[in-house]
Amino acid sequence: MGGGLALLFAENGVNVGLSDPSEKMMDQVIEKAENAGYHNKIKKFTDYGALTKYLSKPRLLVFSLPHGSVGDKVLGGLMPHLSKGDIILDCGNEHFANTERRQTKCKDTGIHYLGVGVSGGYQAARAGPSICPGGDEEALKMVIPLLERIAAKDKNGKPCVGIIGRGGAGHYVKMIHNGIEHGMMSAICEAWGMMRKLGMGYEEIGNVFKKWNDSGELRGTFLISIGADLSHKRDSASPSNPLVISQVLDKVVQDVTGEEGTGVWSNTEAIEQHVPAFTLNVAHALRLASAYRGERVQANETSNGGFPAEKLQLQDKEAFIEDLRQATYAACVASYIQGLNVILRADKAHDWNINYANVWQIWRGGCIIQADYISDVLLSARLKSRNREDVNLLFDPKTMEDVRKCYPALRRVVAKAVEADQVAPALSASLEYFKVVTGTDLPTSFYEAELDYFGSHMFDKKGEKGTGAPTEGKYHFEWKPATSQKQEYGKSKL
Ligand SMILES: NC(=O)C1=CN([C@@H]2O[C@H](COP(=O)(O)OP(=O)(O)OC[C@H]3O[C@@H](n4cnc5c(N)ncnc54)[C@H](OP(=O)(O)O)[C@@H]3O)[C@@H](O)[C@H]2O)C=CC1
Ligand SMILES: O=C(CO)[C@H](O)[C@H](O)COP(=O)(O)O
Repeated sequence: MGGGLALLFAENGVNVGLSDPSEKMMDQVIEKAENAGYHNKIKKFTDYGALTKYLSKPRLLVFSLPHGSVGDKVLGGLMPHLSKGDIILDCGNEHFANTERRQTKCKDTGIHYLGVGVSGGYQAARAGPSICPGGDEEALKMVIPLLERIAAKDKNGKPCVGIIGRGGAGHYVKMIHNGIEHGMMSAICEAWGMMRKLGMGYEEIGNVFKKWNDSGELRGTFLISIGADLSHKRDSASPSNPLVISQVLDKVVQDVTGEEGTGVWSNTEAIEQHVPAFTLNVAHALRLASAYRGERVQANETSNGGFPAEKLQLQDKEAFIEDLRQATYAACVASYIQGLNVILRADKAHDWNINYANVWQIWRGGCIIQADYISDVLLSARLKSRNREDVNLLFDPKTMEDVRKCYPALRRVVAKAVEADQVAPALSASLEYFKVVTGTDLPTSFYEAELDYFGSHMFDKKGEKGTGAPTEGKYHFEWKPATSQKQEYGKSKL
């Protein structure tokens, strides 16, 4: 990522001082810059003193580092060489609490530390990413013109960058972007898995994804478009020239290795903010289960072969593929709703003053969750208003009209998945999500009664006004009076 960003800045006329523990890596980046004609635009530095002397003041420093202690170490090493007015853009996927801690550390020195989420993968780092900056407004205003130059552009040519909010808001919104990404990826891979069990070939599925990406509610969805593309890629270095996808093992590990943090943090945050995020939680659980392949093999053997998916028996394959498309769309919408609701709660809790119009703009192009229909038709009207009350798409008539339209297809797909032991956690969770969050007669009446029975946790009564808020109920019923140990067990047992 860092190398791509360095080349992108150089391409935009910026003189770049590069610093990395590996000189070889720096030499490679410089060679690429030279080959691209950006002569002497990138210079390498092996110590921070020389680097900071090279940079003109106020200095602009861009971090592209692994999350956690590395950022602290690099910041600590740089700080003695920096001065008031210098600006640091932390372009990694850092935890927002680390960002805010570093902002506090820098505050008295006049150095600005900005949390700048960057999305679109390493290709976008080179070609122009979606950029999600947060922090001190004065410093943000200084860097926005440069960021606008390097950012991805939406289809109207407008840069996919904008001030997100105070403190760690930029990194927070990027973290939730990744949570939404995981919900969408889970639904898409589940649909892919079902098409495989329909007996479809990899390239045939790629062609279906291409159609989905070309028109309808999944049009312009980056993750679908790369799915279409990757389905046709062959490894020409291998003698049998196989499709690469046919060789990829079913293992997603970066939550477990800690290589990336956003999968864990986005789910932790959904729980911390008390937001029901069925799709995101379950998508994460699928990643976790997939990571431990060895344990899955062991459990498979222990259970005499596990519960492998059967071939899907269908009357009408084309109709089922259309159901899959609608179900995938519904799960993508569920992911967006859940993610936005986490952001909304956190925004209120931290008072970040998030600019939702800018959140909309940065998700319009260049990022992994880019989904043109969702952006143009669902998010546009709601987020552009910048009104917090509009952010919850469960209250948006157009979103809910779409959900209602796709719900039967989602239900048919989940029912088929259950029938044939297909893996469909995010699709199933999305079905449950819509059922539950719009439900007005949940079985939690019984749950609440049991809680009151054993814990005197109180309940509200049906038919009373003013019971919509998540506040403790007013009633306790003495379901079973507490009795002494003697009364409970009888003398003989004591
Ligand atoms: N990969 C992606 O698609 C995306 C990644 N990101 C985020 O961008 C950041 C970078 O990602 P990525 O490029 O994939 O990760 P890499 O691990 O490839 O790059 C991290 C860089 O940090 C350097 N580094 C490690 N430790 C130190 C240290 N102590 N001091 C100075 N530099 C150090 C590494 O140096 P070296 O290895 O040379 O020793 C390497 O150049 C991460 O926060 C990631 O979450 C964001 C969006 C997309
Ligand atoms: O931030 C990203 C995209 O938005 C990076 O690609 C990141 O490496 C994805 O990893 P994870 O699936 O663990 O979030």
